[in-house]
Amino acid sequence: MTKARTLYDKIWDDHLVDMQDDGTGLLYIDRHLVHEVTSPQAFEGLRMTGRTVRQPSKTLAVVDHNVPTTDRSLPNPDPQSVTQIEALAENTREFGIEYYDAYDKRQGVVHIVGPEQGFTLPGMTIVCGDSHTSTHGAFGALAHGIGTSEVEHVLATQTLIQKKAKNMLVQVDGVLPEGVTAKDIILAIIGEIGTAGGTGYVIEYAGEAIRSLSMEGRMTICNMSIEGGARAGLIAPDDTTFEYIEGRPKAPKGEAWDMAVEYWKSLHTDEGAHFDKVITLNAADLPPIVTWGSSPEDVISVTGTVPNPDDIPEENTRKSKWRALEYMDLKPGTKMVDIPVDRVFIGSCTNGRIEDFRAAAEVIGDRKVHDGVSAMVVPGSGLVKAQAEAEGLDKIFKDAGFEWREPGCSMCLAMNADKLKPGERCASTSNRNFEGRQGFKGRTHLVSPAMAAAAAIAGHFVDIREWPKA
Ligand SMILES: CC(C)[C@H](C(=O)O)[C@@H](O)C(=O)O
Ligand code: SF4
Repeated sequence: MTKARTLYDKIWDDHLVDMQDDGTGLLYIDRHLVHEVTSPQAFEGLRMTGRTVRQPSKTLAVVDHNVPTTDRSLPNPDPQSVTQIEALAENTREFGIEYYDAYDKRQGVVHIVGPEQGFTLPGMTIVCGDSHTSTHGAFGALAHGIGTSEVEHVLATQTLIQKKAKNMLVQVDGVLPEGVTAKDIILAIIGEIGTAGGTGYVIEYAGEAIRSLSMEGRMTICNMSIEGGARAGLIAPDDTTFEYIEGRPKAPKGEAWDMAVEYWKSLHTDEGAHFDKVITLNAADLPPIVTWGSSPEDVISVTGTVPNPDDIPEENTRKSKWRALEYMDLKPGTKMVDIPVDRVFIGSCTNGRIEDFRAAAEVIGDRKVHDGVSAMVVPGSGLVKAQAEAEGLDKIFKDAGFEWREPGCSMCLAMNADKLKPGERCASTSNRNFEGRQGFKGRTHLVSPAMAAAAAIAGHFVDIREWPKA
């Protein structure tokens, strides 16, 4: 009898080209995504050694991190960004790689673009010089971030040197309550395991609550696997996955489609397969979550209060959480719903997809952004933007007083002009809240799109479960 294998084991086995005695493997890479920040030195490395890109058709490049999100018919005000964008255009031209520039309708955050184009498919190995490549695991693909020297290695060889990780299962049973979303599930998981909890593991997410999620929600979950310490997250593909992929520009067609689906159906963990670590959660118990500190593990229910670090027995953790509170300018015992916000950011590869914008727009209805709050919506891609506009969501946002921007990473990491000012407090749908992430001395609270939209209207955090329907 063959050994029962996890989904991760299966994808690993299917891509293993070579295995050394010390456990170092060589994996074949099916898809390589490239953006402007982590690729320049990799291309330079190829150039210096006279090598070419081994399989240009398996590589797709897009500009996202530092593009301006304002009117792109105007000159880009940031010279460094201009240089980086020009380098990507030049590199992709020279090495024969498909490239979506800032004027291409398909341009957007790399992790939103890959799935949209059907470039991301189940069972594949997918890499990108970007930690949130874990997003693509939502399709049952083994997807993770790599460093710039590895980007060069993959460009040159279409393979990656890799040691096998351990298997972790995160089982989320039950049904999500109204107002609680995929974002709250993943924040709760990170709160439970901590930011180092997934270190050395590939996480497979399973259970009724995961199965019930749309592809958008599954991407939100897998996206933040990296914040839980894991390099990759996986969700077994099913009909929801196949429906999302069918008809996408780069998805297989006709007979190839049928064959692909047949193979994809085998991509699930076998009964009795071994997991090195198992975590279980019940979705029915989850509240809407807000982070209070400067780590994604600093989570609390919106109905809760800012925790008191003095309750933490371990000294270093206690000190670091006190420091986080100081940075965030918060006092223990403050009710989360009493915390006012200055800025709201709805976007990023975590929550910049159409479903996220529908949820936010529904919360807004015909209400207005609170006086003194500055709020923006940044579509994850040009296609998300077009879809939202076709549905009239942009109008809801603009009428309410939100800025409606061009696609890109934007204030998720503040590599362009979209930044918090020192001391500003932001309700953000992104994935990272460390010091300075959204701008020097900026303060970030991670939340779901519905919670961010409600905070924009109310001027402070609110329990979305009690939000009156528009
Ligand atoms: C710029 C890039 C390397 C980085 C990452 O790897 O994640 C960015 O996307 C981020 O979210 O911090
Ligand atoms: S949207 Fe944010 S997390 Fe995603 S790739 Fe861009 S900077 Fe990284």
